[in-house]
Amino acid sequence: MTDSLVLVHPDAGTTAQMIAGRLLAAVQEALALRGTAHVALTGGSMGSALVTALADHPAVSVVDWSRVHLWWGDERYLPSGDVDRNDTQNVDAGLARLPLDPAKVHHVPGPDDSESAEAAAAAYERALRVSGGGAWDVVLLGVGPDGHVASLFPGHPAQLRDDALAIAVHDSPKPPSTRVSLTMGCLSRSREVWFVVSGADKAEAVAKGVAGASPAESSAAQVRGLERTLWLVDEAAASQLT
Ligand SMILES: O=C(O)[C@H](O)[C@@H](O)[C@H](O)[C@H](O)COP(=O)(O)O
Repeated sequence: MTDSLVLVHPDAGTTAQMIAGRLLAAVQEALALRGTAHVALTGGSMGSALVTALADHPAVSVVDWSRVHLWWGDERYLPSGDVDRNDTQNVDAGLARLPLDPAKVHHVPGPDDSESAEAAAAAYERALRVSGGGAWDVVLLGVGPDGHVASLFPGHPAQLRDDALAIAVHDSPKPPSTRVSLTMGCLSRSREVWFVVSGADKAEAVAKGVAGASPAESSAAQVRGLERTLWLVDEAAASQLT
């Protein structure tokens, strides 16, 4: 397991801009080395802020976006296009401005396109296996105040599952209650894991995550990148780090 590195930025805006620059560089490098790149995006406030910063970045066109596969670490099980879906929020935040290959933007099916969250998770897992997802270059993870990442909540039965790449999550403490998530094991099969967090309400979750708290206290603390684990945070979110 790799150690975590914490990089602190003055505020949420500069955090998003620095993540965007770092992501451009990571994707450019993955394309040069392997010809393709697999990135798992995140929902939540920072998830969309960094997508906006990416689309606005002066060097955004350096990357050949047609070779980049985009996935989501988790999705709220809602119909496609629903404004509360993570992908809809990311698309509206700026993904729509990137010259992506639609066949390489891998949405989790919603109830309009699958019989159940289990069926959606199975379809997502099939897409992962067919397209080489699951061998991530970068997994981006927002962190909830309760320490959850993706839709893996501390103490929830789905939290530590490693028997699949993608699973249905029911009774989520954060609405909506039904979700589809990559498993802890799948998230951890990434060269790099970046926790992207801002705000004072996340300070305790950041401190516990960085300190390696138990599963009962933190899902974030259970995920590590194979080569690198970064906490990209603002000063408010870093305020309880010792
Ligand atoms: O459905 C969601 O909202 C995401 O899957 C979730 O994992 C999110 O990334 C964190 O809860 C942080 O979200 P905020 O940055 O909005 O607090």
